[in-house]
Amino acid sequence: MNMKHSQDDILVLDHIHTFIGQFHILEGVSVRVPKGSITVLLGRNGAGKTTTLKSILGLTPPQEGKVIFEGIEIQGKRAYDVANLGIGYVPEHRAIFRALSVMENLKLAERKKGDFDRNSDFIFDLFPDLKRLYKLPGNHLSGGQQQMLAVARALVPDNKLLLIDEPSEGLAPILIQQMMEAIRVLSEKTTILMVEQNFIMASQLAQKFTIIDDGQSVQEGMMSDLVNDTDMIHQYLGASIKTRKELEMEHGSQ
Ligand SMILES: Nc1ncnc2c1ncn2[C@@H]1O[C@H](COP(=O)(O)OP(=O)(O)OP(=O)(O)O)[C@@H](O)[C@H]1O
Repeated sequence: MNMKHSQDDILVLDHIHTFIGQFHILEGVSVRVPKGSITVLLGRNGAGKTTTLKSILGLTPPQEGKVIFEGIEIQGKRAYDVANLGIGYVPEHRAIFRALSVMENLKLAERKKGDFDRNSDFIFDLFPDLKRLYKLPGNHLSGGQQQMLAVARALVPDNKLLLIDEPSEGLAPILIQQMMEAIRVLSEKTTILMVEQNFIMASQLAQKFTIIDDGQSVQEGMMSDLVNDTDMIHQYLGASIKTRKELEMEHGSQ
């Protein structure tokens, strides 16, 4: 894939290769994330999207290639140091502490003292349910509320870039709408790189896409072009696309 770097890119991945154990999982992934944008990583199950996010974060460090954040190479840094640069992460599968209260979950997400107090108004405006459920343990929350809490935890420290893995996973359509609205508001203050299998959500939110196929980035461009490119959608996304009808069948009339 031809990479054109621009001063306006907050993050650039330049041909990264990542191994997990002896498995060569990423075999040349290049991604550009323009500052202020929502960029989405698309691709079939197992293509390497989550591994790409973890490679940025230093959780599965790339052995080759460059990860450039705000013009500085960060590949090889420890995950803790990458986070401290202002890169937040919402992992998939509603990563919260289920035995702890909403309040404790949010407080524990502080990177430095006072983070929560500074951003609590913004977080509770975005997710009013969490304010109401403040004292309840995570395991008393519905799946959708747990997902909101997982996103909210990433908003406690100030971040310049947020990596969000499958925010719509398992959410009923009405909650998908709420999550989309929250991500839209969030994108006004933070650049977002997300993985999203729900193509409708991805196409309505993101300005830019990169397609990852079998461990390689194979296409990138504007989402407005991709939605009209049925051939590309079928070639690379095929079964990974969930249409509106499929989502309604999955979630019934909730
Ligand atoms: N810890 C691991 N050990 C071995 N293989 C792994 C490990 N983690 C991921 N993989 C493999 O790496 C490949 C990419 O996985 P990854 O989770 O990045 O894909 P993905 O595009 O995010 O897919 P999904 O949408 O299913 O989450 C898959 O083939 C997966 O089986």
